[in-house]
Amino acid sequence: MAPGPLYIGFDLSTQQLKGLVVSSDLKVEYEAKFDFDAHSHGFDIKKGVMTNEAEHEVFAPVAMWLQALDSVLKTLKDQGLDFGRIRGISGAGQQHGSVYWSKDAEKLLQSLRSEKSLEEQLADAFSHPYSPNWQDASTQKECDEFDAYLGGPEELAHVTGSKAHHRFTGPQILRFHRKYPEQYKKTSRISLVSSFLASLFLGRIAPFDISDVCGMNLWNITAGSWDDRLLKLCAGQFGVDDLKQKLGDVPEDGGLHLGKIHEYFVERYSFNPDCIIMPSTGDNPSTILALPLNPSDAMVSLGTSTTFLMSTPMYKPDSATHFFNHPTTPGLHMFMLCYKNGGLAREQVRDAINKQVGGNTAGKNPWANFDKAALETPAMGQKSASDTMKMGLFFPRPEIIPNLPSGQWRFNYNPQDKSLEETTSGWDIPLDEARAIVESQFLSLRLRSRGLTTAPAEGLPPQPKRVYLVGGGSKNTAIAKIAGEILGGHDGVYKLDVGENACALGAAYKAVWAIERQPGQTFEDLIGKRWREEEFVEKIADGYQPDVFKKYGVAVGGFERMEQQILQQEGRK
Ligand SMILES: Nc1ncnc2c1ncn2[C@@H]1O[C@H](COP(=O)(O)OP(=O)(O)O)[C@@H](O)[C@H]1O
Ligand SMILES: O=C(CO)[C@@H](O)[C@H](O)COP(=O)(O)O
Repeated sequence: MAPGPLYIGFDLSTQQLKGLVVSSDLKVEYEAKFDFDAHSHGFDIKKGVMTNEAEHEVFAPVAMWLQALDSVLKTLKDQGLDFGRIRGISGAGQQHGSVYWSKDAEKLLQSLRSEKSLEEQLADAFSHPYSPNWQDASTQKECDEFDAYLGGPEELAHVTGSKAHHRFTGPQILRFHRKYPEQYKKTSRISLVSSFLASLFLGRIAPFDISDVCGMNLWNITAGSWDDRLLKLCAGQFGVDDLKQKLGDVPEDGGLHLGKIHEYFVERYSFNPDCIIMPSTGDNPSTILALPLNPSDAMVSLGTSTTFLMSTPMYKPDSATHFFNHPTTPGLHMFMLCYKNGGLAREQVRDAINKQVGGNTAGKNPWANFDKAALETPAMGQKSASDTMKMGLFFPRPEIIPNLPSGQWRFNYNPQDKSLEETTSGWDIPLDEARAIVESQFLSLRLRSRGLTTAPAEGLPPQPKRVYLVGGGSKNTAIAKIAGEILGGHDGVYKLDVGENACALGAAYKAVWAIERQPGQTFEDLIGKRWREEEFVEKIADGYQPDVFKKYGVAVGGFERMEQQILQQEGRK
């Protein structure tokens, strides 16, 4: 019997590019990864990005991603992947980042030759060599303008799914042409990281994806079109028509067949010339496609950022959260919370603990000491019920939720008289911080998602039915245990067997659906029918435990007050 078709999903995230290959029955056949810090050459990056502290800029060199793509494809070839079997490709990109193509871009993309690398041939395809990164915080002025333009942040959130955020592409484009007017004039098209990836495979500029376009503060979600008022603000002196031309159209179907793969890939890697390219989406929308997610379930992605994701028929935008179009299914939305201080903030505490207790020698799990400290510390650092609760915020980078500058704040909260004191009295630093930072991150999720969760059974408090952990941190069972204690999760806390590769997996599943769907068949239906629960997910921690869930419910009250106090102290309220 001839071997069946295969599908590739890519994940172009902050710290790496991953490629993952699945068969029609959703089995993972190959995986490859290019870690930007470890494997790229010629770029002065740290954790995948460059920074200009003076202007709060964070950006990534686009050429590094070209290097990464050729390298991942070569790795897959070396692993023995028969590219002739690949019928479809889809991808995912870190959200909001923009790529500025030069006037020569289309010509250079079309005329790619297989003897040379993408990096060598596309050096002149960009009017600006860098892509603003989602961690960038340089656009406060532009965000204020966006928030004010339609009458306030709530109104902007109502129209676009989110209030203005530093990283969102509209404010970024506005700042870009203010800072680099000449480069902007020389820009023929603007891509998101996701559509940039699809463009490479197509050999021409690909359109934006219907979900990822919601991360720009420019797309009117209910109208299903660009919002001309916001385009006018964003385009400034260069005018709406010019900006519309740079942005292009946005197809509604996330499974649309954009076209066949460019010859470059056929000749260099022996792809099947009939391989079809689908829109690439954002890394978070792609992550919710890694399983047939129920509206009652929640996903937490523990990557560089921490994100909390739900698939929901509701559209209830407000200025503290994000709503996006669902990447495959009209009528559904993705609800998201996004924190800048996720993995890297936890790593700082981990490193401080390793420095104090030692034992972080090569080959050992660098998280062992962190995990031990987190598990040995009682919930909220309360050794007895009469103790105060220890809580804090740990933000090495300026944070999105809540909107605070970088800093660390530690408090003791007395749940009896509800008093709150900023102090480190009674704290054993850094050991107590292992549990405190994880608790802080998950208490914030519980606080902000409570309006969307419902009771999973009669007599139970609202909570997700299941909590799925994905991303690099999902390997960590100490974090999983605390996640279950705080968020609940009636059925428990699960991780996908592909763990940190859920985003690339979701992209690969999208390609399977786009090629193999029957007319009108939804993503959930197709993937649901092929999904093998017992093989694909693993329960890694208990979810709802009444006593500790209640205790954290009390802590949420103190946590909310602590945030408000810090916001006031920092002049943010
Ligand atoms: N065992 C672990 N425990 C906790 N965090 C981990 C562990 N292993 C990896 N990580 C975290 O995973 C992060 C990378 O996650 P990943 O989802 O691959 O990143 P991204 O998609 O943002 O590039 C790292 O910053 C690291 O802190
Ligand atoms: O800005 C956001 C979402 O709004 C981030 O979640 C980025 O999409 C980057 O994600 P990771 O690299 O952490 O996966």
